[in-house]
Amino acid sequence: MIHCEGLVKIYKTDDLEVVALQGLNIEVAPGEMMAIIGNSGSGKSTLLNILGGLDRPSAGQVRVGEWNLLKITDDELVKYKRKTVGFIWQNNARNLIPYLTALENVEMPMMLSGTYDRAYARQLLEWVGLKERIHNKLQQLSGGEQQRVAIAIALANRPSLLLADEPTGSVDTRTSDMIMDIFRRLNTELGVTIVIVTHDMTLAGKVDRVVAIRDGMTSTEFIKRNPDLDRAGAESAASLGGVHEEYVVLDRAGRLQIPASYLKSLGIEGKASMEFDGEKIIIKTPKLLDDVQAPSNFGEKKPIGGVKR
Ligand SMILES: Nc1ncnc2c1ncn2[C@@H]1O[C@H](COP(=O)(O)OP(=O)(O)OP(=O)(O)O)[C@@H](O)[C@H]1O
Repeated sequence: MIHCEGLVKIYKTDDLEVVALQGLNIEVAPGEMMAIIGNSGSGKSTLLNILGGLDRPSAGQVRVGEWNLLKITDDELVKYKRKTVGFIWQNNARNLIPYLTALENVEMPMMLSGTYDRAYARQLLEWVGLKERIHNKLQQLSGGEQQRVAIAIALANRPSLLLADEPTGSVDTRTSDMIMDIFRRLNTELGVTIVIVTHDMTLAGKVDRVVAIRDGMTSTEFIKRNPDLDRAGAESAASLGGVHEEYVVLDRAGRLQIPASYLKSLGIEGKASMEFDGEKIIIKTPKLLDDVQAPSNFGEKKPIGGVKR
């Protein structure tokens, strides 16, 4: 569904260039539900905005389904946003119109894209548990209820890909669990591919695969040991170690990212020495040239073999 290779995004301000993504690789299969984690500033939202067609990539490959988002025209981008992708933000005020009812809010994007379907709008609100509140104005709903309206809106145009940026960031644990259950149903029953950006490890623990981004590059992947144990990750709030196997990500050229903390504790800067012992690859602090035992005849001048004067 999603293929990014060597994806680069550079933000240019007056006198500054920020490289938000520096050659990121990521693959997401159709029908997958996965999460992206990473520290603040690592490039998660930048990636999601590019995938959602809200921002343009600077270089590299980025394809979603049949669409090539690097080469897409502005007109095609409008179609892409209307037909293929749905977006949910943490700050749902961006998606919603306060003086309209929940139902009208869901109908609005349908009208804009010429696919008005009141029955489906109602069905979506039922799906997210708001059957009794469809005629309430947005401002009469709680934050968690508004967030569920936002999910219904994101699905109004029957997207095949749902992108959620910190979807449970401003709701309580109960609502957060409810939102994750809705995502799981959408994924298994409607086959919607779901990509969630989150800081919340509990949330990340509930998906089959988690990709960690560091400094604008994919660094680590966590894959659930037993995907059949659905929701098994709920207990592993602090880390993904309990249910997920951790893998370091290598790109096609064999490059990988070593966590800065590892490098710091070994005092590695710029260069390291690498050994392969037949089973393992060992990366160590480089030996200083002075420390290397010079052979006993090191420094003796020798005639250059085979050269006759
Ligand atoms: N519009 C912009 N103009 C300039 N720089 C930007 C812009 N948007 C993001 N950046 C920079 O790009 C980098 C990545 O930002 P991004 O918002 O993608 O990170 P993030 O991982 O989503 O962070 P957070 O978890 O805090 O939301 C940061 O250094 C950020 O300051």
